[in-house]
Amino acid sequence: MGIFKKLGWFFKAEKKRYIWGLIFLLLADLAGLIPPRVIGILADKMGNKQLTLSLLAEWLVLLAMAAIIQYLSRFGWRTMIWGGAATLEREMRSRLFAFFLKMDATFFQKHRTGDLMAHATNDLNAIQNVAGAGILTLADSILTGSTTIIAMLIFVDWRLTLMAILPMPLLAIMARVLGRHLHTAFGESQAAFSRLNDKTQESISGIKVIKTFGQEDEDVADFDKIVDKTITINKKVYRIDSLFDPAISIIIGLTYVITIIYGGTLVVNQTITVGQLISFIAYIGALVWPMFAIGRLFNVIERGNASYDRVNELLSEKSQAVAPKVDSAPVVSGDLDYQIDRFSYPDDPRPALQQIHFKLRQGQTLGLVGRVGAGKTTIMKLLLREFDHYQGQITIGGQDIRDVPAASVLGAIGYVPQDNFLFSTTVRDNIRFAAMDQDQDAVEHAAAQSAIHDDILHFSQQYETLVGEKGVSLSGGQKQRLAISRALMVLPEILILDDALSAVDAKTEETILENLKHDRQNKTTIIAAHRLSSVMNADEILVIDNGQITERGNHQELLQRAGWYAEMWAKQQVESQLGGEQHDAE
Ligand SMILES: Nc1ncnc2c1ncn2[C@@H]1O[C@H](COP(=O)(O)OP(=O)(O)OP(=O)(O)O)[C@@H](O)[C@H]1O
Repeated sequence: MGIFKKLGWFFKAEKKRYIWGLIFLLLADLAGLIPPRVIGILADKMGNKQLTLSLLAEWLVLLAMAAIIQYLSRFGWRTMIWGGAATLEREMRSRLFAFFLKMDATFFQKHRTGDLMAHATNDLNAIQNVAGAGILTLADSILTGSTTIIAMLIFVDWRLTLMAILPMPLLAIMARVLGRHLHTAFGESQAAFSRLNDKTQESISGIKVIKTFGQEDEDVADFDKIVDKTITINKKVYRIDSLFDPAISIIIGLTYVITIIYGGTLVVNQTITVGQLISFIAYIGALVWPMFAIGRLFNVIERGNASYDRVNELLSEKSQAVAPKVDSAPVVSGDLDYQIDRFSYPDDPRPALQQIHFKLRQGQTLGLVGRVGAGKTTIMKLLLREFDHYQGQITIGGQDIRDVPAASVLGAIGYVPQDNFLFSTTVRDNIRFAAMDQDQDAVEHAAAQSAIHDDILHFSQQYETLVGEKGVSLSGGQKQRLAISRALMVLPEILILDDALSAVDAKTEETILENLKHDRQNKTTIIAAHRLSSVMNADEILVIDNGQITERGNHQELLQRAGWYAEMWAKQQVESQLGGEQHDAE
């Protein structure tokens, strides 16, 4: 029953709705007491040959009224209680979604997508069920149970009633013992569902890779293993759950046996009439549902309880982002001073960055080059506030970026990541994703700057063309250029291109860089690239290796240094000439 306490905040807020729900429920239950009594009275009247047509009509009117009251009050409680469940669902869903969007990179590194989706679907459904079916079965079993017992006491006989309810404490004992086991089993079951969800999500996302490498059978086998495990855990839940219903049937059976033996004796002794015994047996019939409801109730509340604990555990996780000292949203602009002594990823104590120190005056361009896995993206991640825990500091315009809200820092940055994500909407809305108020001219300007405008004009519905899962598939280069337009739309103080030109040809790359230079005077740009021509015009170029700066300077200085940069430059020049010659020969 702990879940009702845990959801106390909700029931308190929705007090009125639930009080009305319970009043309607009580009315329905009271109206439900009338028919058994009427049947008993009519049986006695028939036995005594006192039943006349007008008397029968009077009792039938009473039965009809009871039916109407039941109909209306059932409508009332359904609206109130199911409405309450929907309100809780909405509240919990918004809370969880807002929480997901608030969390930082560390959180998403720790929790996998499928697991988070399971929390947002299965767990929330289970919690919502507590506020609907849970409350209903609890209240209904208590109300129907107690009103029926009171009716038995008043209309029939107190001794018979006491004897008949004698087996009922067994139900409470059993519910207590099994409830404890159910809680643990449900926790395991929900966690197993998370793993299953995770596997499904990963396989569907990675379907192209699975098929290309012909790994379908292996993946199906992997999936089957997880399904088998989940089924084994769920079977345990069903086993515990199945112990309830047969036990309830036994208790009900015992009640009937006692009633027939003891009630029969009371009729023979003329303590009660036959009609009273008939009413009593009908009342026991009315008790069957509340007793089974208690079995259901334990299922609903223990499932909800386990899910509530899982969701709460998630919600109690704190973002690792440093709390800002400035509450308002300050303008973030000016020179960039990047002074990182050391940074390690949360799950890896080895340093990912060491002694990365550089200054970039507003309007300058920085180039980051180096082998794969050297640390170029990591340098950008710190600027993007993905991780706040490092030795050293990064300032923009003299202000430590951790002192201001992350949203202010990110508002000043236009970021084009290595892997682009396009939303399932139009080309236009993908471009103006972060600047929805911008008009068509601004969208077309950003598209022209990133050399994608002409491609878009060739799409079937131009800027209205749908992209993403349901729309056209764009080439890698088109996706990259669309992502650059999206970043340019926000007119960022700092533009970060993380290997964002890798899939476009050298000539298009040159056009885009030329456009940026012309359009972004006084605005800072950081370009990470493998193709050195992308950074050759940068004010400063850093060569990164193993998380450290190994060479630095402008293009000419680095060529003179005759290190990694000069070597790579010479190699790439030869490759591009060979590529050009091959192209000419074709
Ligand atoms: N989230 C993470 N957790 C732990 N280690 C990470 C994480 N992201 C990257 N790394 C590690 O940090 C190192 C630097 O990675 P990073 O992505 O910064 O390299 P990069 O220079 O951008 O490479 P590329 O040119 O391939 O994009 C790598 O060894 C990588 O394995």
